[in-house]
Formats: sequence, structure tokens, C-alpha cells
Amino acid sequence: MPISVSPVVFGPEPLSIDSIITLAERRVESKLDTDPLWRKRIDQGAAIVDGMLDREGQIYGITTGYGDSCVTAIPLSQVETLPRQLYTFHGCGLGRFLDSESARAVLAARLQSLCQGVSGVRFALLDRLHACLQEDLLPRIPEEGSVGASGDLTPLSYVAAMLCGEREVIWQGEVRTAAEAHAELGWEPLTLRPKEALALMNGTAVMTALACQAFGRAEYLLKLATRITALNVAALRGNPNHFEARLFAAKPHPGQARVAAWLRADLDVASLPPQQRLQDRYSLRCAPHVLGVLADSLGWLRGFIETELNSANDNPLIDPDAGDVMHGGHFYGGHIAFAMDSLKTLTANVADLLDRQLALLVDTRYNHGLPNNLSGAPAERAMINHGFKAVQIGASAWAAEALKGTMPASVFSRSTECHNQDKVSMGTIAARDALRVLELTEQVAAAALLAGLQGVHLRGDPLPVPLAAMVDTLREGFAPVVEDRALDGELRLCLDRIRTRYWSLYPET
Ligand SMILES: N[C@@H](Cc1ccc(O)cc1)C(=O)O
Repeated sequence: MPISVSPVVFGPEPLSIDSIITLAERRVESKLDTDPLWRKRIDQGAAIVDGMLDREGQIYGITTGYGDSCVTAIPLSQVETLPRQLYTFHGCGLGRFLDSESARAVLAARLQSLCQGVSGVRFALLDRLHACLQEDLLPRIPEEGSVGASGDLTPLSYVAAMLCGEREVIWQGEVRTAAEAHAELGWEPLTLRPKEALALMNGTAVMTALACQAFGRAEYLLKLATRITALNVAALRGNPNHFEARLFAAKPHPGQARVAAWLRADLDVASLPPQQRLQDRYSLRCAPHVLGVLADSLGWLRGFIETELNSANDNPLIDPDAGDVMHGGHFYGGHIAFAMDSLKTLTANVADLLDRQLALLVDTRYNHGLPNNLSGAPAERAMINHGFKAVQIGASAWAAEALKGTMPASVFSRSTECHNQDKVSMGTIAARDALRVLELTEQVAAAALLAGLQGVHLRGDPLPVPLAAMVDTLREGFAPVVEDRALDGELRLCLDRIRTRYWSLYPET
């Protein structure tokens, strides 16, 4: 994957999903906006909080307890100690730890939210968060324990604790204590100001970061599934006229039409041998309709995710111009929850589609003359060879697990925290589910891609240029299966290539 040249700038201007992905993959530099007015405005918010404290004003979470405990007044003498209490009692996350890419995405998403300038934190806090990204000092964040409204309080407490030199980090590829890492960097750990722990934790940065990653994977998967479909149409001698432009002008969902256009470009009708059936089975004929739903959803998914990414999503918010406090509920991650629940369903449908195509390929009743299980063994060894039989069974298992993962998380709101958080989004669970469904679907895609490759090899027809070029890139690492062999290593290599977006697919769009 190429390194981007222009750095990502954290500041008042919006960032794209792609910026977060490239940052998480360490393929781009970043910097904080240098505009002195913007920097001044950030500090102005923090000064307003301090000024209110001096005047002994009531501000939720600063001079009161948290959540349901907002009715408990905090004496001014204890206000300074409250932030540490907040991240400390939220140090109860469980489950697996987010990997380094996700942890970077979380830091980036939180930083971008605080850059909106209405969270009442010092510029020094933004600076330190950004320095963590630059030095690749990453919090070790347990995935589980967020209800997604009050944002991601518990997982984000690990960001707050790290900045204060507490808990564990990933530092130079190893698990270390935050205190050790700070000492080696020569950094003084931060002591958070009264609003700062809340500003760091009371938001949607974990779910939004995971949503950015899921979106990027889904975008690539869409193109890959289209290319695999084209290979399978060629392998099965399917009917490319199903993708005619006139047909798609008659039902003009733009994303669906784009998938059909990609298929047309891959399956140059003039160069293909005659088809076997007037109408192919639906997993081929309706591929633009299945993939098109994902294609047409990417626009609104991007809108939901990028609006959340570039929003102030904590509470309370500080208006640095008017100099007052606004109490609200922007930590509620409903948009990300719905986007990720939807993406799960969209993605699992791709798994199902490719699994069905693979089922056609291996079955001599439907594969129009290809050998049983796509085995390339010569006649005298054919009876003991089983080719792609187990790979197809595996793909059915992965597809089933992906489909099972589509249960919406957002409908499982629980009233929690003494009924203060009595309606919550579960967006973080939805985003984690989406990533799991994507992982399973990528596995199905790897199986379908290798099977499609074997299919066109066994068919032996000349291929249209784009497919021939793809097959060329696949020859290295994925030799035709003649005698049975364990294919797990090749499947893993293929998965790795999918994850790193190895093939440049339909780049002009
Ligand atoms: N999200 C709550 C704050 C909160 C913080 C920590 C908690 O444990 C509970 C609630 C609010 O802004 O209203």
C-alpha cells in the first residue's frame, strides 16, 4: 500500500474516513493545524471552564458527580481530583484488546472530536494526544464494556489513563506500563483538568474508529466480490448479457448500475464463448442487485460515519464564544449503531452470494462441464482427489457464521446506570460485529477467489483482458490444484492480500 504524501491535519476542517484508515495503518504523517486563532479558541474553552470554577458555577461532571450522581455536589476542594476518579472507576473493561491499528484509529477519532473546540480542554491535551499518535504510543484498550451512549466511557478510560501515565500501553511493539513509556520518552504524564477526563471519555470515538475501519474494508470487499463474480461467470460460461447497460438504465440504482458496469468491463461480451443457459442462476444473474445494495449504501454510510467523526460528541459542551455551558446527549452513538448494524447485513449478503457461486462451481450438476469439486487431477487419480470440496464446506461455515452475526445490536438497549442511561445505542457492539462479519466474509471471498481461479484454469477459455491480468497476478502464490493439497496457507496469503488491498480494482471510479 502506498505512503500518502500530504499529512492529515487535525483541526477545525473535517477529516475523511480514509484519513483515519491511512493513519491507523501508519501510511501517512499527521500534524495539528497551526492556525493561531483556532489554537487560541481551544484554550478559550478551557479558560471558560476554569473561570466558571472560580465563580463557583454549577457544571455537570465538574462540580457534580457523574451520570445519575449529577445531583451530588462536589466541593471545590475536591474538583481537581474528580477526573482521576472517573477514569479509575471505569477501568473495568474486559474481552480482547483492540489491535494497534484500531487503537491508533481511536486516538485519531477522539482527537478530531476534541478539535471541534467545544469540549473545554486545553490545547496541551490535544498536543499530547497527537504526540502519542506520532510516537505510536498506544493505549491497551479492552474491547468490551461500552453500551455506546455515554459514548465509550469504559474503553476510552484507557486513553485517559495512558495520558496520565497509568495502565498498560503498546509501545515499540511490546506491552509495557504507561509509566515506563513516559519515562523513556522523557514526558511528564498529564494531570487532567476538571473537564478533561469527561471530554476524553464521554464520546463515541471507539465505535467511530471501528466504523471507519469497517467502512474501508467493505468498500474494497465490494470491488473484490464484483471481480470474483466476473471470474465465476467466466469459469461457469455464464451469460454476460445479464449485465447489459440497457437493463440497468431501466432500474437505475446508481451503485447497482456501477457494479453492472464493472462486470461488463470485466466480461467483454465479444470475446467470450457462447453461454450455457439463457438465464443463469440468481447468484450470477442478480449479482449486481445483491452487491448493488452495498454499493448504494456506501454513500449514506460514509455520511453517517464522517459526520460523527467530525463532531463534538461529549457532554457538556462549552461554547467558547458565548462563554456558557450546554448540557446535552451527543455521546449517543445511534447513527454509528444503525450504520454498523446495516453494514453487517449488507456484508453477510456478500458472503452468502459468493458461497452460492462457489456451490455452483464445485457441483457437476451446475458447473457446465468442470470436474467434480474443481479437482485438476488426471483421470487415473480423479477418484481419490477431492479438490475444493473442503474449501467449499469451509466457505459455507464462514458464510453461516457471518449471517448469524447480523443480529442487530442497536435493538438491545438496556436501561443502565440507575436508569440515567435508560436508552443506549450499543453502537460499539454493532461496530465490533461488523468487523467480525467482514472478517468472515473476506474468508469466503478468499475461498471463492481461489476457486474461481481454479475454475477459469480448468475451463481453459481465453479470458477478457481485465480478468487475464487479475489471473496473472494470482499465478504467483496460487498454483492450480492438480493433486490434493492443504490450502490453508494459500487461503491465509489470499486473506492477507485482501486486507492490504493488494489488487488495484476498478481504480478509475
Ligand atoms: N455520559 C454521562 C456522564 C457519565 C459519566 C460516567 C458515568 O459512569 C456515567 C455517566 C452524561 O454526560 O450525562
